[in-house]
Amino acid sequence: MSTNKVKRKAHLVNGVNGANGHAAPKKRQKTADPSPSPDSTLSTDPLRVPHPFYKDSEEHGIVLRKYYPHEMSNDRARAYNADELPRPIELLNSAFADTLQQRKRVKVRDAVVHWFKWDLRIHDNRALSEASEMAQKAGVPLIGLYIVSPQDFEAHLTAPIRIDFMLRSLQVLKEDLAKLDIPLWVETVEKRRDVPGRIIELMEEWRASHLFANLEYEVDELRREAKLARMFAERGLALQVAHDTCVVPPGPLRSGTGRPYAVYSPWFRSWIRHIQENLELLELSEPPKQNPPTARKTYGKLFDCAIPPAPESKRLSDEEKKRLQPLWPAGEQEAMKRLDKFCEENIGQYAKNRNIPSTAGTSNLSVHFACGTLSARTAVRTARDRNNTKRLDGGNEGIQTWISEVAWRDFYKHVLVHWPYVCMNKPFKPEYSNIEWSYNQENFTAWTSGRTGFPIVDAAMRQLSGMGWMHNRCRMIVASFLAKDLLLDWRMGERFFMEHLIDGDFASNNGGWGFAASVGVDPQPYFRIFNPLLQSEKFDPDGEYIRKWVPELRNVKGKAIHDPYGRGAEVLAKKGGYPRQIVEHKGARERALAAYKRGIESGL
Ligand SMILES: Cc1cc2nc3c(=O)[nH]c(=O)nc-3n(C[C@H](O)[C@H](O)[C@H](O)COP(=O)(O)OP(=O)(O)OC[C@H]3O[C@@H](n4cnc5c(N)ncnc54)[C@H](O)[C@@H]3O)c2cc1C
Repeated sequence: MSTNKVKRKAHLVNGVNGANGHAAPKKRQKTADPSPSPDSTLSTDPLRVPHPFYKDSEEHGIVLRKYYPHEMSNDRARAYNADELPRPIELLNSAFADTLQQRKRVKVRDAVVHWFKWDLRIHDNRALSEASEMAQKAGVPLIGLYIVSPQDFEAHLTAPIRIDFMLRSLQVLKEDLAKLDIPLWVETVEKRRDVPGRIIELMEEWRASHLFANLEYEVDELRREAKLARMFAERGLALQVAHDTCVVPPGPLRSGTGRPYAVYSPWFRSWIRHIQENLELLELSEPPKQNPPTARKTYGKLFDCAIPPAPESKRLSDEEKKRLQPLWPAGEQEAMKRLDKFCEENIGQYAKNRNIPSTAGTSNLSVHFACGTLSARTAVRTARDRNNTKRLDGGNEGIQTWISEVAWRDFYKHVLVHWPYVCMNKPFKPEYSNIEWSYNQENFTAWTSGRTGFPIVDAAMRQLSGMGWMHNRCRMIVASFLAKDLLLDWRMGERFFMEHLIDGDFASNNGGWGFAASVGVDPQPYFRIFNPLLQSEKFDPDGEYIRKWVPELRNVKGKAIHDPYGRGAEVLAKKGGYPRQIVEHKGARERALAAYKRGIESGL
C-alpha cells in the first residue's frame, strides 16, 4: 500500500463552529438540552410530546426505553429541519470551539493516546497518524486504547457476528501495533455513561495529555465526544478528533440553494467535483512509527493485556464460530487482499454482475468498511488507480460504478449528520411516521426465518442467517417485501438486520431501509412496489441462488423455482416442507398503497 503524506491536519476538527457546514441554530426555542431524558414522563411541551403512535414502537422493540426517550413527534423532527434544534454535530462543533484555547495550551506529557473505535487499522487512519506524529515529535510513546462497551452494543443492536469479527480484528491490530512497540490496552466498561470518566482515569494513570480519535457520526457518539471534549478541557487534557470514515466528510457538499442534498445523483456529482478540487482527500495517512524503547519499560504492563471474549449476550456459539469465522477472515491485511483480488478479477465486470446474487460480482468488503479494517479512501484510490483514465468518473464502467457505490456509504453518513432524527427511529420524511403499520408476529417470524413461500425472499433471509451477510439486491427485495407486502413496520426489519449483519452500519442500513420502504431520503416512490416474482425472474433467472439457500426446492426444475405452488411444482415443494405464500402479492400491493396514502395524508 503506498502512503502519501496527507496535507497536515486538513482533516482535523479544528473547533471552528460550522466547520461541518452547519452554523449555530437560528432560533433555539427550547432548553439547552435537546434530548428528553429517557425517564421523563410524558411532557406537555409541544416539542417533547411523543408521536401519537409511540406505544407501538416501544412495544415492538423499536425504541429501546432503557436508553432512549419516547418516539419524538413529527414537529420535533421538523424543528431539526428548520434549524430550531441543535444537531449533534453542532453540539460537537461548539464544544470544540469553546475549548480551543484550552486545548492549545495543553503540553504533551508522558504519552499520547489513540482511542480506537470502528477504525481497527494501522494504515491510512487519520487520527492514529496524527497521534503518532505528535508522540514522535515529543519523543514519547503512543498508546492504543479500545473500550468494550456492552451497553453500546445493546443500545446499537450490534450483531454477535459483527462483535466477533471486531474482536478478531482487534487481536490482529494488537499484534501489528506490538511490532511497533505500541501497546493496545483493551478494557470493558459495563455502563456506557462511565466511558468518558474511565478514559480520563486512564489518561491520568498513564500521565498522557492528548487523546486522538476518529469521529463517528451517530447521535450518541457525537454527543459523547462533545461532552468528553469539555470534560477533558476542564482537567487540562486535550481531545483531538478527526474526520476519517468518509472520503468527503459530511458538511461541505451543498446544493445551489445552500441546503444539504437530499437526492443522491446531484450529491454524487458534487462529491466527484469536490474530490477533484481537493485531491488531498484521497491522500493516505502515514502509519504510526515505532515507539521509543522506553515504551516497553514504562508501559510494559499494557502489552500483556488480553482481548476479552464478547459480552455473554452477544457471543457466538461454538458451532457458529466454526461455521462463520472461516468465511470472514479478520484484520486489515485480509481487507487489502480482498480489495486487490476484487480489483484484479471482478471490478471490470461489476456493472454487469453486481445485481446477480448467485455470482461473486460484488467485493464483499462491507464488513471491512464497517469495522474500519479498510478505509474508504484506500478503496476508492485503489480502484481509481486501476482505471485507465486515472479518474473517478469516465473510463472503465465497472470501476466507475463501484466507486459510485462506495459513495453511497458517504451519502448516508451525510444524511445522518444533517437529519439526525433518522438516528432516533424517525423516518426522513416525518409524515411517514403516520402510516399504520402491522405488527403481525406470525408474518414477521415467517420473514425472519425464511418461510414466506416466496423463494427469492426466503433464500435471501437464509443467506443472512447462514453467513451474516446478504447481497444488496436481495436486501432491497426483502426490505420491500416486509414493508409493502407484509405492511410490517420497516423499523422491525431495520432492527433485525442490525442484529444479524456482520457489516451492520447504522447509516447504510437505515438508508437502505428508507429507500426500500419509501420512507427515507431519495427513496423509490411508495407506489413503486417490487413484485417479488418479477425480481426473482430478473435477478436469479436460473434459480441458482434460490437452490443454494433453499434446499427444499433444489430439485424443482425451470421457472417453477420462482413460484413452486403456482407453477406446477406443488408436489415437490410440499414434499420438501416448503410453505405456501403467506400473502397474495396483488392484494397486498393494494393494501400497502391505501395504507401509505392514508398515513401520509392524515396530517399529523
Ligand atoms: C435494506 C438494506 C440494508 C442495508 N444495510 C447495510 C448495512 O448495514 N451495512 C452496509 O455496509 N451496507 C448496507 N446496505 C448496503 C449494501 O447492501 C451493502 O453495502 C452491500 O451489499 C455490501 O456488499 P459488498 O461489500 O459486496 O458491496 P459492493 O457492491 O462491492 O459495494 C462496495 C461498497 O460500497 C458500499 N455500498 C454499496 N452499496 C451501498 C448502498 N446501497 N448503501 C450504502 N453503501 C453501499 C458498501 O460499503 C460496499 O461494501 C444495505 C442495503 C439495503 C437495501
